[in-house]
Amino acid sequence: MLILQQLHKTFSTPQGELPVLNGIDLALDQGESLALMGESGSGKSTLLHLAAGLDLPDQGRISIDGHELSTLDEPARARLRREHLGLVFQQFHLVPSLNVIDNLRLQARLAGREDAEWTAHLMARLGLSGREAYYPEQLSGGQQQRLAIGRALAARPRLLLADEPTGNLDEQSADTVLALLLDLVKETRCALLMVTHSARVAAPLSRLVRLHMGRLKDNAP
Ligand SMILES: Nc1ncnc2c1ncn2[C@@H]1O[C@H](COP(=O)(O)OP(=O)(O)OP(=O)(O)O)[C@@H](O)[C@H]1O
Repeated sequence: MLILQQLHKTFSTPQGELPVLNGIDLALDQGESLALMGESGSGKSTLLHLAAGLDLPDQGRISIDGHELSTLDEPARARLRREHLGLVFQQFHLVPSLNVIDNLRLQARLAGREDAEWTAHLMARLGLSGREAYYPEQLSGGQQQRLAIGRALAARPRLLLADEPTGNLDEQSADTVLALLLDLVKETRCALLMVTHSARVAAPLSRLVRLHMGRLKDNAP
């Protein structure tokens, strides 16, 4: 599903070259859920951005569902993201001018994969039925993140990439949102790669890896 081979990434900063990833190898299978942990600044978001094709590695190979990212130009990478990937971030990134149902449908529409029955099912699973005409600002933080998760899964992607999806929520909302995310991932059988600082959030996932000094170490959860 997701294969990373010997990824290297160095940023140029005013202070000089900053090597962040130094030979990352990772394989994630269909239906697998992986927590990516590591100290602040260790490169977790950088790795997630590379896996999403939002940034390019200096060296190495990234393959998503059999598509080799290095062979694709930016429009083709954007198409791959729309059709195969769901993305969830700490900041919900909902479209403020679109109501709940249009936010939910957005990615599926862009992917040309709108499905009214699945959308209605998602609305119910997200606990947002009846709030179709609300705007994001009229929702709580937990509801907004549930909507962002629903939007990411509306086109039934094969891989969900999540960067601290509960990082902006209080503990109770975080638990509800995490449980929902994991249930939906199981239901859709997509693979999950989730960045988190929290061992509690990582615990229910099937695997845990830690990023340290630019390399990944496998860990029992
Ligand atoms: N575009 C960029 N240009 C220069 N340096 C960058 C860039 N993006 C990230 N970095 C640096 O790379 C390092 C890794 O950043 P990254 O955001 O991937 O870490 P992280 O593990 O996700 O951190 P956190 O847990 O705090 O979110 C940091 O030192 C950061 O300052």
